[in-house]
Amino acid sequence: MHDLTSQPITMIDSSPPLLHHYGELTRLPPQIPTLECNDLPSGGAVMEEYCQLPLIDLSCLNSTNERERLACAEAICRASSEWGFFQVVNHGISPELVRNMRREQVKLFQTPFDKKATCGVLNNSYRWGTSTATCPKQFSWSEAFHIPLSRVSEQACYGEFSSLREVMMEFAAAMSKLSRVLAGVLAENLGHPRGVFENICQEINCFLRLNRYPACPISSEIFGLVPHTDSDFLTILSQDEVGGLQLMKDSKWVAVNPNRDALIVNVGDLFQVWSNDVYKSVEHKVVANGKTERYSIAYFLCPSFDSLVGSCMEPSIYRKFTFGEYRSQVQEDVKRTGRKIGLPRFLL
Ligand SMILES: C=C1C[C@]23C[C@@]1(O)CC[C@H]2[C@@]12CC[C@H](O)[C@@](C)(C(=O)O1)[C@H]2[C@@H]3C(=O)O
Ligand SMILES: O=C(O)CCC(=O)C(=O)O
Ligand SMILES: [Fe+2]
Repeated sequence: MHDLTSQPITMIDSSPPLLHHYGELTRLPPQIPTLECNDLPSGGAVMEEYCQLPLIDLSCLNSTNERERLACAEAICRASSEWGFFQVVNHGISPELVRNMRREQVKLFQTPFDKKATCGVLNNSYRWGTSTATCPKQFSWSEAFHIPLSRVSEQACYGEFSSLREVMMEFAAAMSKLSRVLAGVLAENLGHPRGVFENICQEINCFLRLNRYPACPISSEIFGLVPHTDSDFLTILSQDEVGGLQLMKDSKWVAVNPNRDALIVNVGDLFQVWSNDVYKSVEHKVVANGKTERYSIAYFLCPSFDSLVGSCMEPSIYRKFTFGEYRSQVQEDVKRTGRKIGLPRFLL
């Protein structure tokens, strides 16, 4: 990648070339022609409001008081229908474990770019930017390890990052447990057994996504992560104190203020299908930050690629499809159009 800057800058070699080489917004790397996009991914909604996402105290789920337990479950289900997002405190994941995971995440991303991109660590799960983008609005100013948890216990996956293995196993297990409790509450509300997702979503089919959003000095218009919905059942997100996550609510972008004690939960596309639109998979994005890098970790509750996904009630809004078919369709659409189309592709 040749130097895109018009003035020499100190090479910080842990960031991908584009994310620390920068010129005018229109000078994207050679492989990305700078075509203008007409349609903003989110239909041009630009308003931004600061309002508090529903904040739910999960200790109430274990209350000896039946009314308190029911009220907590009801708040989870209402937020999943009305917001598609909520925050949880007293979730059972220790601040120490979150701190240890963040420390390992920072260490991992500080590896020189060339090594991250070629060493194949963590199942060769390293990605950066958006190779299919044909204009700035389709580009994500971020890098990530999108780690399949199928081999999370295998030392060989960690290369020289041996200290990462134990922390990641503990963190993934804690996020897995929490995601299944929440999915169980949502399933039970629709008249299904609380344990239904134990069979649908085996731990080996789930993913942990480590995100890093380098400071972006070229424009406040650039996305850290483009507007999207998550291609899973449920996502649990741990974000640092920098902020930048926004979700769509009533055609307005709403910022999610960082809360060090909270984890963010959002419904994914597959839960919207399974619930026949009772629960909503809501568009969200990350705005880039001009001065400060940002880190987040997302746990994705997913079925196996050959799992058939369909509505749990009739008449079904969506046709049945496998998770593998869904992932392929998303990737094909992103390649062809620069954007994820997702569920509209699968309406009956
Ligand atoms: C949950 C996810 C869906 C996504 C990959 C990810 O793990 C996180 C980012 C999502 C995103 C956003 C932009 C694009 O629409 C997309 C195809 C991508 O490359 O990253 C989607 C991914 C997806 O839906 O597969
Ligand atoms: O980093 C964030 O706040 C959001 C990340 C996200 O949406 C994702 O990884 O799917
Ligand atoms: Fe997401």
